[in-house]
Amino acid sequence: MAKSDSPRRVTTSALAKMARDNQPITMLTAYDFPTAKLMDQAGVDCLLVGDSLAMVVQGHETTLPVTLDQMIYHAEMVGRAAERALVVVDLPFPEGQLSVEQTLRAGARILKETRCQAVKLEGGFEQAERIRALATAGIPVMAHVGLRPQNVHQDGGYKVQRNTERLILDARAAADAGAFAVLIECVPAETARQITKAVSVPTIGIGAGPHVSGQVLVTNDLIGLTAGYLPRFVKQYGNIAEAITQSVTAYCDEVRSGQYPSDEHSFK
Ligand SMILES: Nc1nc(=O)c2c([nH]1)NC[C@@H]1CN(c3ccc(C(=O)N[C@@H](CCC(=O)O)C(=O)O)cc3)CN21
Ligand SMILES: CC(C)C(=O)C(=O)O
Ligand SMILES: [Mg+2]
Repeated sequence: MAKSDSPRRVTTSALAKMARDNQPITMLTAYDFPTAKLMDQAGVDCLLVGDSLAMVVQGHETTLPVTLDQMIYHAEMVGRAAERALVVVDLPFPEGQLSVEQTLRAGARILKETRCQAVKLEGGFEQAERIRALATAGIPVMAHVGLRPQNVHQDGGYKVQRNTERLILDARAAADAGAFAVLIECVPAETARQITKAVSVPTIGIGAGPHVSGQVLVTNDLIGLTAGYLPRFVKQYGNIAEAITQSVTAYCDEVRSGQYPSDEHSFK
C-alpha cells in the first residue's frame, strides 16, 4: 500500500471527529524534510507549510515575499516526510487573492506537485467563492480568520483582532462555503470561544486562547530557533539556538586546537 494511502493518515473527517469528541487537535508548522519527519513521528496531527517560512526560514520582515514556487519546494519535502500527519499548505500572497481560476490553479499545483493534502487561505466572508471553488474541485481548504499576516500593510502591523461580530461572520461564511476547518489567529479567548460555538467545523487557534478545537504555533518559536522577538502567545518549549551555538562553537574550537579530526575520524 502506498504511503499516502496509509490507514493511519489523519484525514479532514478524523479532525472533525476529534473536534466533536473534544479531543484537542495539535498542529505545527514545518518547512523541511528532517524536521517534518521528527514532528510526524512525535505524533502531531497536522503539519502546516506556512508562508511564515518567509520570515523564519528566509529572513524576510513579512510573509509577503515567498512565492508559490518556493512554497511548493518546501511543501514537497514536508509532504514526502509525513506519513501520519495531515499536511496543509498556505496559499501565499497573492495567489489566494487573484481570480477564482488562478486560486484554483495554485491549489491544484500544490496537490499535484507535493504529497500534501490541503491548502489554507487567508480570509473568510470575502473568500467564500474561492473556498467553494477549491472544495468543489476536491481541494480541501482551511480558512484563516482574525489576524491575517498577508494584510500587514493594510492593518499597519500585527494586531489582536477584536471585531467579534465580523469574525463570526467570516468563520461562518468560510464553513458554509466548504472549508473543513477554520484557523483563528490573535483574537481574545472569549471571541474564539464564540466563533467555535458558531461553526460546525473544527477551529484551530494561534493566540486565540483555549476554547478552540486545536492549537497551532510556528515551530521555530516553540523550539527556540528565531532571530529574536516572540509574540506574547508563544510558549517556548526548547532552545535549539543554544544547541546550535554550542555545537558550532565546540567544532570551531576543536578544529582550531587540532583536536578534530582525530585518528578515530580519519581513514587509514
Ligand atoms: N515567528 C513567527 N511567529 C508567528 O507566530 C508568526 C510569524 N512569525 N509570522 C506571521 C505571523 C505574525 N504573527 C504575529 C506577530 C506579532 C504579534 C504581536 O506582536 N502581537 C502583540 C500584540 C499586538 C497588538 O495587539 O498591538 C503581542 O503582544 O503579542 C502577533 C502575531 C503570528 N505569525
Ligand atoms: C502562523 C500560522 C497560522 C501561519 O499561517 C503560518 O505559519 O504561515
Ligand atoms: Mg500563514
